[in-house]
Amino acid sequence: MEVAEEEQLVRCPVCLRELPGAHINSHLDSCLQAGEGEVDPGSSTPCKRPRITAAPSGSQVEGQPDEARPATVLSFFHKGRGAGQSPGAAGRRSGAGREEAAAVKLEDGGSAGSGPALCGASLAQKLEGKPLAERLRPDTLGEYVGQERVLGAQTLLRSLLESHEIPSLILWGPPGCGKTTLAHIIANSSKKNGTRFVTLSATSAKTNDVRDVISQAQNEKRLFKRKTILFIDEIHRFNKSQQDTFLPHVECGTVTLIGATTENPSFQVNAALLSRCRVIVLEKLSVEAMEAILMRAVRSLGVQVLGQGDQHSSSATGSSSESSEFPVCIEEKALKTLAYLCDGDARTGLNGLQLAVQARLAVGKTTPLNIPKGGSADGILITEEHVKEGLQRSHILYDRAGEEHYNCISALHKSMRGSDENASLYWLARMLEGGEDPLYVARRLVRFASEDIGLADPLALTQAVAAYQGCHFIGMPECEVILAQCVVYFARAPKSIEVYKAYSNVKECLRMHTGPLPPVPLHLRNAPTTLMKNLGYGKGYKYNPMYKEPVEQDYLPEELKGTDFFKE
Ligand SMILES: Nc1ncnc2c1ncn2[C@@H]1O[C@H](COP(=O)(O)OP(=O)(O)OP(=O)(O)O)[C@@H](O)[C@H]1O
Ligand SMILES: [Zn+2]
Repeated sequence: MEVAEEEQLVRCPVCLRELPGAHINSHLDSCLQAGEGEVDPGSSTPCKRPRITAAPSGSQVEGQPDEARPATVLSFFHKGRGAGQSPGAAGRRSGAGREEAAAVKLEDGGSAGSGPALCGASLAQKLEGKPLAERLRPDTLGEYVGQERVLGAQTLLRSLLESHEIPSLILWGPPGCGKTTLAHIIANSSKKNGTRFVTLSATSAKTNDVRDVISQAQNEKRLFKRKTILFIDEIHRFNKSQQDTFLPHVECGTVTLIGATTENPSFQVNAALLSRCRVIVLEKLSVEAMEAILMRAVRSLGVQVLGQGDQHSSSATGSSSESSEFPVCIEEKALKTLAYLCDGDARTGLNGLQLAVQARLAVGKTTPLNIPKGGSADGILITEEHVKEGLQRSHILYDRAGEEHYNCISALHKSMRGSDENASLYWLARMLEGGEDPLYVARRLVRFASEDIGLADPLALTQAVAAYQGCHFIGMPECEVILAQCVVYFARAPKSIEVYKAYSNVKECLRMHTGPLPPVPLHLRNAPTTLMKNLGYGKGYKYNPMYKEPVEQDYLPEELKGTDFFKE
C-alpha cells in the first residue's frame, strides 16, 4: 500500500508548494535561489519566501508532507544562506542551520526569522497557550541541537534511526537535555513505515495501562503486522515488578521500548530489561547548544537580537520595520547569560526566555532603539537584568551544576549540624525551588544521618533512607515535604560524631602504616578445608556463645593490640 517515495507529494518548506518527492531536492535548490523573486525552474513560477504558519509540535506532525523528508529540509537549511542567517555569532555555530529550520516552522508573520521585529501585541499573543519549550520541540533530527557524541554523523544510533531500525533504548540524561524530544523525533521518523508510537508516563500510568498497551500491540502485530514503539517517560519511577510487566514483550519484539530516565539506569532499571535495551547517555546541553536553541526561539518569536555597543544585529538580516507598533529586541548578552544560567536544561532556558519577554511586554515600557537595518525606533528592550529577573521569578536562578549547588547543600548540612531548623528548611527550599534533584538532597541526608547524628539516634539513618525511597517513588513536587520532615528531624536530633571519628581514626591508622599490612590472626580465620585446618586456621578460636564468662581473646592484629580508635 505504500506509495513509492519519489511519487509521494512533499511540501517545499520554502514556498509550501507540493511536489513529487523525486523533484524536491532540485526544486529546493532553485527555490532558495529564487527567494528574491527569481523564477523557479521546477515549475517556472516565481517562488516567494514563505509565510509559513505554525506547525504543531511533537507528535501531532504525523503525516505532514514537509516532515516526511527531514534530510531534505536539513540540507536546504545547511546551504548557509537560509532565511535569517547572518554572519553573526549564531551563523557561525554548527547548530545554526538547525535553528533556522525551526524558526521557519513557527514563523507566522514576516519572512522566516528575519522580518521586522515583531510588535508587542502580536508577540504577547504568540506567547499565550502552550509553553514555548513545547512549541519549539524539534520534530526532526536536523533540528535537534547538540548530543553529537551519540547522534553525530556516523554514530550507531544515527544510522539505526536513518534506516528506521529502532532498537529498544533507554535514554539517560539530565532534565531538559532532549530525551523526550529524541523519542518524538524517532516517533516521527518511524511513522513513515507505519509503526505505532504510544506514550506512557511512569509517574501516572498504572500496571493496567501497560497491559492495555501490550495487548493492543499484540493485536496490531498479529492482524496488521504493525510494530509498536512504547515510550515510557521517567521509567525509573516504575518499580522493578512493573518493569517486569513489559520485559517478555520487549524480548519477543511485540513492542520496542524507549525509556527515558534522569537516574542511572544501572540502579533504577531492571537488569533483565536493561540487557535488552541499548543505553544512550545524553549529556546536558552545552552553553553553545543552549545559545543555538535560544537563538532559534527568539527568531521564531520575531524578537531581534541586539549586539553590544553598536547594536548591530547578530541574528537577523531584517528589512526595515514598517510596523506602526513597537518592535521587541533582546540584548545578545542577555541570551548568552540565559544560556549559561540554565545549566544545560533547554526547558529552563526557554521558560526563562518566555517569562522575561512576557514580563517586559506586561510592563510595556519602550526605549529608543537602534535596530539593525531597521533604523531608530521606540521599542521594548530585554536586557540581561530582565532575563535574570525572569529566572528568579520562576525560582530557577540556581546553578545546579556549579557553585550554588555546592554552596546550598553545604549550608543545609551546616544548618542541620547546628540544629537550626529554620535555616535548614530555608536552604532545602532554596535548592528544591531552584530545581535541584530531590534525590541529590536525599543522598546527602543519608550521609548526614551517620556522619552527624550517628548512634545518638540510630533511627536517623532509617529516616533518611526512607526519605530517599519516598522521594524516589513520588518525585517532585510531592516529595518536598518528605525531605522537609527529614531535615527538621535531623536539625532537632541529638548529634554524635563518635562513630564517624573512630572510623576516620582507623583509616588514618591504615594510611600511616608502612610495610606490609599485618596478617589476619590465625585463630580468627575460617577453616573450611582440612588443608586450612592443618595450617592452623581457626586454631584456638573461642566461640563466644559457648562461654558463660566474658571471653579473653584478641581480635586485632598483634601489633595493634589494645588500640582504641574511639579515644580522642
Ligand atoms: N537537543 C535539543 N535540541 C533542541 N531543543 C531541545 C533539545 N533538548 C531539549 N530541547 C527543548 O527543550 C524542551 C524540553 O526538552 P525534553 O522534554 O526533550 O527534555 P527531557 O530531557 O525529556 O527532560 P525531562 O527529563 O525533564 O523530561 C523541548 O520541548 C525542546 O523545546
Ligand atoms: Zn519552493
